[in-house]
Amino acid sequence: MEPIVSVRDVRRNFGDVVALDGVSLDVHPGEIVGLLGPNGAGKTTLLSLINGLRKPDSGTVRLFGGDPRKASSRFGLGTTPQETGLPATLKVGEVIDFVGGHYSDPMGRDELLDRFELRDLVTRQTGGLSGGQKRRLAVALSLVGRPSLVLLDEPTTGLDVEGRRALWRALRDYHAEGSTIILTSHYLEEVEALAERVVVVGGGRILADDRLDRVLAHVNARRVSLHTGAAAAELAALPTVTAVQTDGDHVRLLVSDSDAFVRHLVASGTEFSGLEVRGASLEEAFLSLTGTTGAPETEEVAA
Ligand SMILES: Nc1ncnc2c1ncn2[C@@H]1O[C@H](COP(=O)(O)OP(=O)(O)OP(=O)(O)O)[C@@H](O)[C@H]1O
Repeated sequence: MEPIVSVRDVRRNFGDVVALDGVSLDVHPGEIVGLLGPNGAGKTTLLSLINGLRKPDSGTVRLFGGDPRKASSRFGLGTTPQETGLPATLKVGEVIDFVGGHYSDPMGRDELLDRFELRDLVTRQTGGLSGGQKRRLAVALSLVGRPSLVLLDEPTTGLDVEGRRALWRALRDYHAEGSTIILTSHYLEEVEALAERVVVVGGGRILADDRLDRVLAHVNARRVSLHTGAAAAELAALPTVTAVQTDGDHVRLLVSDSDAFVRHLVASGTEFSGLEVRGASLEEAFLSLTGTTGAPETEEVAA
């Protein structure tokens, strides 16, 4: 099957800032892909290349097999950027009709309102909506043209729990009907709720691109810290260890099951002190994802 989106070795700078540094990504019809990464990672820039708003300095981007800079390539695309403006004096229903007027077979007002649980707001002027209500409407509008590909940049920022869940339900349902969705998020929870495939972006590069369950296995990792004279290789051989860093006698490990690790550490007779166990941060999980699979990584850290 041909990819809907094909990004090949793309670089994009803004002055001295390297926003994307050799990114390649294929997205196939029916996928729902979460782009996850910290501020400034390059997610929005990647979306702007896919939707044709910007062009890469080098590399290629194809959308539905064509150049995304050409309007004809964007025919099946629906998108909601990070920030949107709505005409303040129009009512919600009027905005939906107005946007729908640009498409040959738009989603009807009622259908859209029902999908996004916005029916109560139909006669309200958009200028009087709360920030969260505006955001829900803005995301809803990306579906008016019944797009086969939807690009959403941080769709639920500013939404309360119920608003977020309503939006997730709407997107999941739309995806189940056969569409492809690419969304960015800072929130692991959001990606977990929606995406089947997770692309971790950091520093303009793709750090990981894998099934959600495999990414989560890393996020469930625990960080263990202890002081010991034992060799790093000995510790790396203990069960569930995925990464080892040493700094003199201070050793930090990423483990997937801290209980099992500690049991085996004690049973091995290794002398240690100052044992601490805590959840690995997302950043650590991302870093562990970049390591080679199989044998744990061992790294000496300069004191
Ligand atoms: N128009 C621009 N001019 C200058 N620098 C830019 C521009 N757009 C993006 N950048 C820089 O490129 C890098 C990537 O930014 P980008 O917006 O793609 O990141 P992001 O992952 O979407 O971040 P966020 O999660 O904060 O939205 C950042 O360092 C950003 O400051």
